[in-house]
Amino acid sequence: MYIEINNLSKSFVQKEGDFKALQNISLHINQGEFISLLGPSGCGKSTLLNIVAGFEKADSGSVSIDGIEVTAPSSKYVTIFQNYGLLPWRNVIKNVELGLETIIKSKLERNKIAKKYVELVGLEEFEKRHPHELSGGMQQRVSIARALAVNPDIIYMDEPFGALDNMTRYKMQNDIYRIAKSQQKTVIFVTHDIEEAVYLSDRIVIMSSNPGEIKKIIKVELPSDRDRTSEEFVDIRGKVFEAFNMKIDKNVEYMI
Ligand SMILES: Nc1ncnc2c1ncn2[C@@H]1O[C@H](COP(=O)(O)OP(=O)(O)OP(=O)(O)O)[C@@H](O)[C@H]1O
Repeated sequence: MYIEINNLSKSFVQKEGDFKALQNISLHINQGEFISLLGPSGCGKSTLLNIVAGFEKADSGSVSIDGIEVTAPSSKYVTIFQNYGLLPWRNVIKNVELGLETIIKSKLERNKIAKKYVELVGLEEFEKRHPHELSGGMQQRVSIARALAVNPDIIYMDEPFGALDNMTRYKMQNDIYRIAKSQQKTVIFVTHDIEEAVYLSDRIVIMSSNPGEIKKIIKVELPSDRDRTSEEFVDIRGKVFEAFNMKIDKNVEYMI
């Protein structure tokens, strides 16, 4: 097993007393798997991701990756934050080169790698632009290119598309799905969007809150060319709704 999360618990001290953000979370993830953490606000999705990424410490339990216990963030795994974190004074290429500066000495080599990833996210025509000259979706693509350029084994994403409009969001979901699968990345993706989780995931981990626990794990056995309007897709979406005890009428026309 690649990522092993064993019996994690975490409480926070709040005004009203101790708050159990996570309770007995165990989850085993295979290499190359796309896992979504799905659940209502406050169920501990970000806390879990932050512990797995090494940004936060659990009260009890453990996380190991490839047999090695996680005690701090590692440059092998990259987090793409929701805010794009681009440097405004750098153009697209220079932003993508950022993470490479500590690991690759040759300027030429850095530039070559950055160009490859800018192309991968479809921004080759915009490589000389600065962040303020780009749309939100384009900025997010730059931050994805920057994260991928260092060739991480695992990608952690915490609601990366939350701020985007629907159409841009769909486009970004297509992009990240294609990239993750073609490069066999292991991804842990936090979202509260049911459809997004179905579209992207191999498995959806459904969490409930207070205390934050794993309620159910749903396997998404859909082909790699996923169609949001297909019967199979709608079926799995229905299963997820069911897990949240929300009914859905399968015959409702699908609209955007
Ligand atoms: N540093 C902290 N101090 C106190 N309480 C915290 C802290 N961090 C998180 N919490 C609490 O722990 C719970 C889980 O928070 P978390 O951010 O992990 O939830 P989430 O599922 O990611 O929510 P959202 O979808 O709104 O981002 C929340 O009730 C939150 O208020």
